Amino acid sequence: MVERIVVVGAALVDGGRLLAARRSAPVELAGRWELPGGKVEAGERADAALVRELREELGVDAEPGERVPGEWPLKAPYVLHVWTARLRPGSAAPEPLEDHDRLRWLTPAEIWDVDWLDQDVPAVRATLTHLGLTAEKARGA
Ligand SMILES: Nc1nc2c([nH]c(=O)n2[C@H]2C[C@H](O)[C@@H](COP(=O)(O)OP(=O)(O)OP(=O)(O)O)O2)c(=O)[nH]1
Repeated sequence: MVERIVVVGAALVDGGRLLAARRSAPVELAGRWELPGGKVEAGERADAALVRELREELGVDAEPGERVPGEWPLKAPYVLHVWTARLRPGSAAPEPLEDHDRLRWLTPAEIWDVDWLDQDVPAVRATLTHLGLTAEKARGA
């Protein structure tokens, strides 16, 4: 059986905006944007991994929501799952503490202004649909 490791990415939403994070490492991913998150450890629940990764990487206290339907292949053996998340009341504001050098809260109209990792594009698209965040909606259409 081929080993398969789930990476959980957070669709962290606040006020109708989605948080995007620019990777600072490794060199082949640096400068590209992703959903913050990381690998689910053996025996760990995906939602617990999400909360742990957001605390480590961004210094926030996040509440997981639901999984966005779908699964996106990354470099083998990794696959990306996306979960929605919110900041809990009293959480610190996110900061790029590790793995990232820049964060942006994107409105629906700004989503494609950043250079997402190629493999994240279909996941981001599905996430926007799931959240009902579309550029058309942002324009009030
Ligand atoms: N977190 C995250 N990783 C992604 C995304 N897209 C994508 O290709 N990846 C890749 C980058 C890494 O090769 C892998 C996840 O690694 P990571 O560095 O974020 O995970 P981690 O914190 O658990 O890593 P580690 O340093 O503990 O090994 O998945 C994404 O949207 N979010």
